[in-house]
Amino acid sequence: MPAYKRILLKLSGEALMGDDAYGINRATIVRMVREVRQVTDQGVEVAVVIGGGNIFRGVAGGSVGMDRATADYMGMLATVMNSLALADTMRQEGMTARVMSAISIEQVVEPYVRPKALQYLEEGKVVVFAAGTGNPFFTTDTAAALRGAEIGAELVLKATKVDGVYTADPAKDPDAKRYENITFDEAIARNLQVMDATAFALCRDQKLPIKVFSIFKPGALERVVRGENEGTLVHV
Ligand SMILES: Nc1ncnc2c1ncn2[C@@H]1O[C@H](COP(=O)(O)OP(=O)(O)O)[C@@H](O)[C@H]1O
Ligand SMILES: O=c1ccn([C@@H]2O[C@H](COP(=O)(O)OP(=O)(O)O)[C@@H](O)[C@H]2O)c(=O)[nH]1
Repeated sequence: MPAYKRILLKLSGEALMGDDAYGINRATIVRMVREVRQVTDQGVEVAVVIGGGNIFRGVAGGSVGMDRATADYMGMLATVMNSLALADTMRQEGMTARVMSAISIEQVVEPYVRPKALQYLEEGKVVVFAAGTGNPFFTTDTAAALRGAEIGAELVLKATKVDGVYTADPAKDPDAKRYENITFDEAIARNLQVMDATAFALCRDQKLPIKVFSIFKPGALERVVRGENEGTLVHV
């Protein structure tokens, strides 16, 4: 039995590359979609925010010398491409998905309208929120926190490259230890970089818990949705 009725799933853009150097790896996106299907099949309402780091990141090397806001708009457009790919893969896997964009790009995807998003969720459709928050200087993690709060999700799930929140970046520090639980205040005070402080602060204020878990671990998403012990819970 699922422990949640409605969730907001943040999928790492960077993880979409799989073993490729950039872009969208076909096998990887299909695998991610099948994991999502396991939970929608159980009647859980799922909204998704996907990143864009596999194509463009406002703060990365490709944007050196660029105006930050312009680079960030490119990053947001990258999330639109990932959202379209994700929704199309869902269609191929027999699911119904709708993409809604935070920036207006109407010939490509419909605009984000909150009541419409709620309606789609109630109808059992997966809603993919594209273009992050629609504002530069933010991240898709913050978009996940924002949309999660707006749609009344019970949990934000951050599916990322590591299997939880660690005392330090496990990619750089082999001695880093994983937390099973951590409060928002502690995550912010320790400046843990797994999510940005804006996302943590927004979820803290809305009392919206976050679960950080590995996108590469088969079945992890389903276990999180069942309320089983998986990844790290960040809570008030
Ligand atoms: N304290 C920490 N605990 C876990 N991961 C951390 C921590 N500090 C930094 N990281 C790094 O943060 C990364 C996840 O954040 P991010 O790059 O935003 O990923 P995503 O592509 O999922 O948005 C992890 O891959 C990890 O290397
Ligand atoms: O509200 C937002 C969301 C995203 N971005 C831009 O889009 C890029 C891609 O998103 P993100 O880095 O969060 O993706 P991920 O880490 O999941 O690959 C960011 O670096 C920003 O440049 C932005 O400007 N505002």
